[in-house]
Formats: sequence, C-alpha cells, structure tokens
Amino acid sequence: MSIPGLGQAAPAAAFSAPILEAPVAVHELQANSEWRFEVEIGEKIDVKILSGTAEIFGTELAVNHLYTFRGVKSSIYTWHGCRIEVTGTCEEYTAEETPMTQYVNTHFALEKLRDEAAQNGREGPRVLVVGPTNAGKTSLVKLLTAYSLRMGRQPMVINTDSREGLLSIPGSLTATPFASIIDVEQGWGSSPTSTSSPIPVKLPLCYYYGLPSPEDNTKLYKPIITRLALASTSRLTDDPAIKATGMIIDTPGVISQGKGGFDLISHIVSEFSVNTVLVIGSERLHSEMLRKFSTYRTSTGETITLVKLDKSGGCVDRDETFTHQTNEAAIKEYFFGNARTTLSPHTQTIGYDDLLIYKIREGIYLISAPIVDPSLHSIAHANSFLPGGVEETEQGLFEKVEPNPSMQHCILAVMYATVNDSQDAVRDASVMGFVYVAEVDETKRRLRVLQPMSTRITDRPLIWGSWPEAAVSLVG
Ligand SMILES: Nc1ncnc2c1ncn2[C@@H]1O[C@H](COP(=O)(O)OP(=O)(O)OP(=O)(O)O)[C@@H](O)[C@H]1O
Repeated sequence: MSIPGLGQAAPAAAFSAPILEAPVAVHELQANSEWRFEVEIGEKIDVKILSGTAEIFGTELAVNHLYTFRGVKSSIYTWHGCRIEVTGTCEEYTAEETPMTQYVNTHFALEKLRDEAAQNGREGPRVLVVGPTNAGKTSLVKLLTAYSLRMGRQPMVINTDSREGLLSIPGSLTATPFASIIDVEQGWGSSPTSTSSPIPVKLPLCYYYGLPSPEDNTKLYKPIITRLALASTSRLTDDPAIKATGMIIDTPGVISQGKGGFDLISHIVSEFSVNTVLVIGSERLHSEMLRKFSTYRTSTGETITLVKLDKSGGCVDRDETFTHQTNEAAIKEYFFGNARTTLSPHTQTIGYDDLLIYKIREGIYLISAPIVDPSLHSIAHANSFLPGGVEETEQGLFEKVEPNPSMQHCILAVMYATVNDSQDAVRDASVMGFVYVAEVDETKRRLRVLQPMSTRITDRPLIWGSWPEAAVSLVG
C-alpha cells in the first residue's frame, strides 16, 4: 500500500493519451448580475476576468489573474459589469435577480455599529446567521467577512457547524480572526496547520465535536460552544481591531428547522452575547425568533436586532455524496496540501497499549434496570416507558476504546491535554492536530497513523468521532 505525498514516484504512463483541448467561453455580464456555476468533483475550470469588476461572495477578483475552481458550486457577481473567460466544462447560467443589495445594506449597517464601537471603546456587533439548510448562511458569512476586510476590519469568524470545516477538518468548531483576504479558489482558504507559510496566516482556535449534527449529542455540543465562546471572547478583548469589528457566527441549518433547535440557538446567543441575528430564507423562523427574543437582553443589557434576509436563488442543495467528497478533499488537503503547497506528512506505527483513545458517545443512553416478571419466571429488562423499571444513568461523554479495525481510515483528533486529564478537561481542550488511521494490525496490535508532522502523540488523548466519515481513498 503506498501513500501519496510520501515520496513514492507516480508510475510512468504506459501510453500517452491524446490531449483534448478544454472549451473556452467568454461571458459578458451586465451590471448587478451573477454568473452561477457548478464544477463536478474531480473536474476543474479556469476563470479569468478580462475587464470590469467582479467578486466571489464579496471578495474582489483581480483582472487577468487565472483562478482555478475544482468541485465547487459558486458564483461571480458584478456591480458594474465585466467580461469573463472560462476554460473547462461546468453547469452554468447568468441570473439578474439577486439579494445583493439587501446583503450590502446589512454590511453597511454593521459598519455603522463598528464605527460607534471603535469610538466608544466597545465591542463591535456580534452577528449570528441562522436559516434552514442550504439557505446561503455560509455564503453570507463569507460575504460579510470579505466586505469587512475590504474596509480594513478584522472580523472574528466563528463556525458552529461541524458538518463543514472552516480552515479546519469537518467535525471541528472554530473561531478564526481574519486579517487577510479570503482565498476564493479554496472556499475559505486553508490554514497552515502543518507547515510554515510565507503568506499572512489565519490560525483558527479549534475545538473538536466529531459528530455531524449538534442534536447528535447536545451534552457535548453545548459545553464545546461555551468553551469556544470563552476563547474567542478573550481573543477579541485582547485585540482592539478585532474587538471593534466583532464576530460573525455561522450556524448549522438543522438548528433552524429541528424541534430542539431553538434551545441550541438560545445557547449560542447567550454564550456569544449575540446582539444581531440575521435570519435568512425563512419567514417562519424570523417570526418565531421575533417572538422568542423580543424581551431578551444580552449579558450587557443590550436588546437583539433581528434582520430578515432573502435566500439567493443561486443556493444549491448538496447531496450526501457531494458532502462526502468535499470532506474527503478537505482531509486530503490537510495532510498532503493543495495544488500550490505540497506537504510532507509522516507515518508512525504505534502499539495499541501506547494510545489513549476516547470514542464520542452519540445521544444520551438510558440503562434499564432489570425487573422480575413472575409470569415468565425470568428476568426481563424494562423498556424506558415502564414505570418503576427505569433508572437513567449518565455515562461519560466518551468511551475509552482499544484500537480496532473499524477505526481504519478514520480521523482522530489529538487534544491539547494529558492522558491523566478528566474527560471534561479533554472535551474542553483545543485541538493540537489530526491523525489519519492508515492501517490497523490486529495480530501485532499495532496502528499505523498518518500525521502532518512527526510529533509524539502517545502522551495526548485522542478523540474518535463519527464525523468526518472514514476517508477511504486517502491511501492509494
Ligand atoms: N448566489 C449563489 N450562486 C451559486 N451558488 C451559490 C450561491 N449562494 C450559495 N451558493 C452555493 O449553494 C450552496 C449552499 O450555500 P451555503 O453553504 O452558503 O448554505 P448554508 O445555508 O450555509 O448551508 P448549510 O445549512 O448546509 O450550512 C453552497 O454550495 C454555495 O456555494
């Protein structure tokens, strides 16, 4: 088994296939219109702005620079018109109706609050973006981040959605101070988690949840949110530029549509002292939020401003396969780098007994107490609805496990904690990095792991969650 990126040369091609020329198209975009495109996973297009001005979710594109997009659904918007050249095949169309004016007005309203905050030495707005799945929350967060960067601000961007990573592997929840431009070719860009970088870096404060939905284990999700809020608030108060800009918080769609969602939204609102909520793409959610937050006050006595925004017609649903493939691409990039930066990960073989691995429990478990059923002359277990037979026993958040074959191809988070720390301390610790389980050898009781750097991990607790899912194609 060979691992790409570890020095093995690629096998020489047995024959040379004819090189097919990729189709080239030039699009003329009118002012206030948007060119929307979808590039399949494994495919790519090159885009060049020939003239005019254009942006991707708020980040301005340079004229005559070649941008490459792989496996992405996105759009290029122009306020004043532009000509673009596209090389390669993708699904595409141009739209004239967009909610961009609403979005830019929201940005200017936030700017006003930031100016006032800077003058009074207070914190800038703490903005929460909520809305159903695929309503365009992350795209709006990107746009508001990009516009604030263009004004010379430094926003703290918080990701509370573990399904997608923000400058980190999916499964993590992060807070990232942004001081430099978003890399439009790579979504949010990448963070040099495993190497030094010549360009200004964005280093996220990273915590690990390891499950796809907050509702999978609210007992784990909520304290991690509390920890993330504490860490980001203290980072914010230490830096006047970040403090005046404030926070922009992305949320998972599921908390805007599930029954238990409001409890989670309230938790995020109170932990981050949110004072502005942007509700995107749902009248009903907006009116529910109005009702529930009308009398609410933050810890500093502020009221909450609620703003309703339209969903862009460009938002597209992403199926499980697409999500799996983008997650796998994010994992690959973490270990091996991307088209611009090649990393050199290491493998290490470690004995079962040298590792402390905690598996995240999903949900709350009810342990039933045995009851005697005289008619059956046997002992049966009461199910949870029977009175008197149930004892709700709380187990730890994590279950200590030995390595086993089902761990193969999974990601383990290496925590900034010691092996003697309590489970609560491990939960509250930030993430030091991630390793990938390349091989599990049951006979020799050894595990081969891939890691970005040859750091010792045996003195750290590792967490094993179900998200991101196993990345089978990482080892070729
Ligand atoms: N104007 C647009 N044109 C083309 N594609 C878009 C546009 N806006 C958003 N998208 C795409 O639609 C998809 C969903 O958007 P986005 O990720 O912003 O939604 P979300 O509400 O954050 O989703 P989730 O609830 O899953 O976190 C993404 O692939 C995004 O790139």
